Amino acid sequence: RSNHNVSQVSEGVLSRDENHTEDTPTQHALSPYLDYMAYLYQRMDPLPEQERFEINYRDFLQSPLQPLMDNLEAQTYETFEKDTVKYTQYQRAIAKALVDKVSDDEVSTTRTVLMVVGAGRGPLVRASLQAAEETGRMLKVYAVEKNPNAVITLHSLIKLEGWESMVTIISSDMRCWDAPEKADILVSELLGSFGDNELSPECLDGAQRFLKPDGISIPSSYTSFIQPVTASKLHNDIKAHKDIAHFETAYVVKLHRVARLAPPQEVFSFAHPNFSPKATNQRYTKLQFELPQDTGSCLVHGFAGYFDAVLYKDVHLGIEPNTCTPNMFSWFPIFFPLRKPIYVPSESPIEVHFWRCCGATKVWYEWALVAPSPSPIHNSNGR
Ligand SMILES: C[S@@+](CC[C@H](N)C(=O)[O-])C[C@H]1O[C@@H](n2cnc3c(N)ncnc32)[C@H](O)[C@@H]1O
Repeated sequence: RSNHNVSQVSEGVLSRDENHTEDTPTQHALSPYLDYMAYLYQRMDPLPEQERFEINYRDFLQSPLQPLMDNLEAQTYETFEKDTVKYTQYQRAIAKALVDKVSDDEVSTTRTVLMVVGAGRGPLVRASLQAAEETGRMLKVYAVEKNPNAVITLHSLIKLEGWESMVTIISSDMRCWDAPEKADILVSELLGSFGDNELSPECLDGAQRFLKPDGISIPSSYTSFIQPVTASKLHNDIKAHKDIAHFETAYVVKLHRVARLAPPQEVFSFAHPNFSPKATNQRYTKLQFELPQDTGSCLVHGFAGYFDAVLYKDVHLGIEPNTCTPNMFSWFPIFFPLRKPIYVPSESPIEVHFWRCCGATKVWYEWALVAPSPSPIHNSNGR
């Protein structure tokens, strides 16, 4: 903030004054206003650490991670691991599940089998062991991870911490691991900014084979949300690519210069485990947004997306603006753009349709506006 030397700017204004001489600068008529703005600016509280970290990401479009298809880099894990709030929520959820699974009378005779699927470099293994210690429950942990680089770090961690007798590392994709026994608790964090967009449903469908029929999944459910937004900066950045493809994909972005036009609404929900033989991960939702009367007419450039996850019972975690977990920075919102900005006359509802489509080898979203005027279906057939 000390770099913002406002008085220099005011001198620049003065130098254009006809009466100005080097020795006796005169005050510009607006100078007191400028000084007062500088005074207010200098008295502002410093930005909290989280906002200082996020400032460079404001309105910066990023491709969502695809941790199933790609192996994450060490630096990405390192960033995850700094988000202590996320792991505290997991630890609270695991502690509650352990207490529900093993009564106080059974603590010395019962060992709970807990599997962390998608263990990364081990922070959820640590949270699980801490929950066990906190509740006095005995734990046997399997840490399943398909990224060979993360598995190497995981081995070092287990050795360093002396957890060898409690933790078994499995270097495998959870969807094809042949587990030697069934789990009481399945812990995962495969969530994207839109909940299911990193394919948590598909991975957990593959993993629930080795969860006991009365077993607990943490998270137990998650829901995505969207709301219409005016976001001309994001629209122009996408348009600069001069192709349709960039308008037919979603972006992770720290939303800043956007106007949120209506409260977020639920899009898709998933619950785990789901042993129903008819279960499908395809989804379709139609939503209507009523804009507040004082909004007047506006342009819609797309939809901001969020998620909320129930980890266990009343312990949740998420980024949906009305219920978001404070001080958690692992996820920025997602943005689904519209090819053309849509003009919304005052008091006209916005109707949008969203699909989650599943093919043999891929999962994709399609979206289309129906009212106040129709748009093409975006990302038709996941092209
Ligand atoms: C979002 S990261 C979370 C890592 C770690 N649990 C944490 O909180 O830092 C998801 C992890 O799941 C792993 N993963 C994704 N799909 C998987 C699969 N089908 N089988 C095993 N691991 C998987 C990824 O490689 C990644 O390490």
